[in-house]
Amino acid sequence: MDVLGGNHRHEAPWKRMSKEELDNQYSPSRWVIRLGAEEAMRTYSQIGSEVTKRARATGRSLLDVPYGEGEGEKLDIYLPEAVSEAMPFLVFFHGGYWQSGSKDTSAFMVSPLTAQGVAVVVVAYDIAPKGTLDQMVDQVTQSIVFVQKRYPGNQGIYLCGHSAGAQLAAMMLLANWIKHGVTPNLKGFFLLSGVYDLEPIMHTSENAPLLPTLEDAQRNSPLWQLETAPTQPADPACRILVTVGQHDSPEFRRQSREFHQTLCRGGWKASFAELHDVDHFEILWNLTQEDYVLTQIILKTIFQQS
Ligand SMILES: N[C@@H](CC(=O)c1ccccc1NC=O)C(=O)O
Repeated sequence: MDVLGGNHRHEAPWKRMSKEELDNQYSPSRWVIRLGAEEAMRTYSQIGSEVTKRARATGRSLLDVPYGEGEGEKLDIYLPEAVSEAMPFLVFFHGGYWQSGSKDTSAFMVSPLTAQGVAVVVVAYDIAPKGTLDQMVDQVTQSIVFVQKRYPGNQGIYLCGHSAGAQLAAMMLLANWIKHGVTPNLKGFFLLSGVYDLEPIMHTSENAPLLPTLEDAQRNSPLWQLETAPTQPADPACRILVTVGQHDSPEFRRQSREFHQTLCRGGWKASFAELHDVDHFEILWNLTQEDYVLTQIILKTIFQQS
């Protein structure tokens, strides 16, 4: 089959990797260059809780707002100083390999975005073992429906996800909104260091229980889904930015590049950026800074369109 047919999946480089090598490629903390793996994970939760504490203490926020019936179906809304009906919204989905992380340590981009008039929503979802991947995708869908219904005059809803959260955000390219009675005003996706094909993860030790069958992996792989059953954007102007760190593992970088190519082939307005000299975690930490290149790209994308 030709390159457009997507048959390149059969030659995917991960299929030739040993289990050890796959474990390595899919453990982002092992690729951090400025810290040891354990220190990187400690720093990750430390920075996350500090920025979240600060965001809650300094700005206006609505915390633990239920978006569904479930105990874990809560979100935090961080509002800009000038609240209006017509604010743009950025909805963030944290990472942690669907097994860790929390909205309570994930308010990374709140300060620079709310300062510019963007409302930021940080969503909690039921991580494993409580939640399955299908349930997480469903919860993320519900959270977006909730934001649209609560703020029907919004100037656009932008989804942002990191790592596992980027997979969840990307799954929204395939959502069936009709079923939910409302089509959210989705104007853009910011996907950071994501995993879009979950099949290789099935073969890694820490993640195998998440994906019991190949069907589970494929159903939850936006890359696989878009290659087998392409969808069209409801709004043709909807932008998708696929970004990955220069120091992310080769597999993570390959996944982002391939997902970007698949999006382009499917007619989506997608762009790709490998961000200079950042690892899997710094890409997110840097979003606390207003002058960081990715923060600026996000703000520019949001304000070019509203
Ligand atoms: N055990 C993983 C942890 C991990 O992947 C991770 C941790 C925090 C936030 C995002 C992560 N990766 C993807 O969701 C590692 O070794 O890096």
